[in-house]
Amino acid sequence: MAVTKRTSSNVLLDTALKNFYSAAEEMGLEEGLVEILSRAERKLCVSIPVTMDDGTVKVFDGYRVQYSTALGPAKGGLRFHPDVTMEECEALAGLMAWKCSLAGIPYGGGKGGVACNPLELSPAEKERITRTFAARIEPLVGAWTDVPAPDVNTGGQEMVWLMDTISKMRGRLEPAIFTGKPISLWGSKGRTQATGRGVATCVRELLKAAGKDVKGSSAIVQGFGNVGTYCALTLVEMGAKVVAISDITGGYYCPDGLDIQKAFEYVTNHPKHLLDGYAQPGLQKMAGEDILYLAADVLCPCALEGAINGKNGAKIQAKFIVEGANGPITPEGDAALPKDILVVPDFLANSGGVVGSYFEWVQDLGGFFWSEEEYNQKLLTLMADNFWRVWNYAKEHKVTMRRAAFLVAIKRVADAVKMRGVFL
Ligand SMILES: NC(=O)C1=CN([C@@H]2O[C@H](COP(=O)(O)OP(=O)(O)OC[C@H]3O[C@@H](n4cnc5c(N)ncnc54)[C@H](O)[C@@H]3O)[C@@H](O)[C@H]2O)C=CC1
Ligand SMILES: O=C(O)CCC(=O)C(=O)O
Repeated sequence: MAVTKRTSSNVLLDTALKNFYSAAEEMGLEEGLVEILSRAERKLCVSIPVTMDDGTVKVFDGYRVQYSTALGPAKGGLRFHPDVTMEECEALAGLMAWKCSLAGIPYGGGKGGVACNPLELSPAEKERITRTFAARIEPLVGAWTDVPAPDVNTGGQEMVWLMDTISKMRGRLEPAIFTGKPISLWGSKGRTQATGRGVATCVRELLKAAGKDVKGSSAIVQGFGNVGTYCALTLVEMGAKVVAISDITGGYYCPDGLDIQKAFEYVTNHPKHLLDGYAQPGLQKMAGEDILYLAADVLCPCALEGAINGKNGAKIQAKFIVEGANGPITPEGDAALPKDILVVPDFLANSGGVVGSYFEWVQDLGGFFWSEEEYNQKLLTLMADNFWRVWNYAKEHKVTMRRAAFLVAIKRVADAVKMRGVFL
């Protein structure tokens, strides 16, 4: 009996499924496992009624998907964005399953979010949405069942509201259910910076693998939020020149190198954490998309999915792409890229975030906290080791790094499913 392949009108889910099926075929994965691993284990859709500041009631849609728990509790972020759908969450939850597997940490994959526009919400409205969402997904979350974390438009404050609501509902403190919390409330030193630092570490190792030095190289960073800012700051610390950055307000280009520390301070103090109005000598403002097509050694797409696609892939001039965002290149984009471009795939490059979350969870469970030096040393060693594991596998099997990462990751999850006998 041949497998009936799932498809989706959601680009991200369709991409995730295509990548999974073609890797599964290449590794000769047995049909039963293909069927199991091409579906999420559990999908929860909730409605979130909220009284807005003007007294009206609005109902938002929220989601939490547990794609796989074969290797451990479901793990992955919560996104607040108008485009959040069940399909998007399923795709991102699947990616989390492969990410945790590839990183060698004891987690499955999950993802969730709320379809809302945080730019249009007051802090009080955001708090009410977050707390009601927490109450509605309460049956799923737990330190040994499902451990959410920040993603697009969520951060430490949202994690505290979530933790506090669940703790009140259960009548006991539940710090290990959410990661990405502030340091003062059971968070970990280093977690905020972890994803971006990990992306920059992959840039450094990739350049090393190609016989080049990160020092003196030039980089473009798309998206100037959590991942993009710390990626850019770390690249500068490593001696690279960041020539262009962008966010939803547009592109900011300076051929001699941007003052990333200054731009970081600007967005930190901006009421909506945006680059709008940022200025420095030699700065050229341009359309956000156009920074993708500038000449530079490395391009780090750290915004949203689908940034590089069949329509614009051929225009990329950078020689190396390190994917900070989840799914920034569609399969059509991959095919359209100039042939000599090397790509480090998302679920390797941005795994510093979930590895950092794992360290936070370990500290919360033990109630004993590490120094930032210890955290970074463990994180960056693991990131570099994982980079080389995938690089060497790709060379040995003559495949792209994306395909190599899928083959390694799927095998670990499939072996766990087989050993646990989940499909009796
Ligand atoms: N925060 C984390 O620890 C992790 C995040 N990721 C992924 O990284 C990506 C970014 O996440 P965060 O930095 O956490 O989100 P964020 O909300 O902190 O920042 C997103 C940034 O992208 C910008 N942006 C959105 N659309 C854009 C566009 N069309 N062009 C240019 N900029 C645009 C926003 O203005 C903002 O600066 C997402 O794909 C997320 O899933 C992956 C691993 C971990
Ligand atoms: O820190 C985590 O648990 C997950 C972060 C995340 O959502 C991701 O890696 O895409």
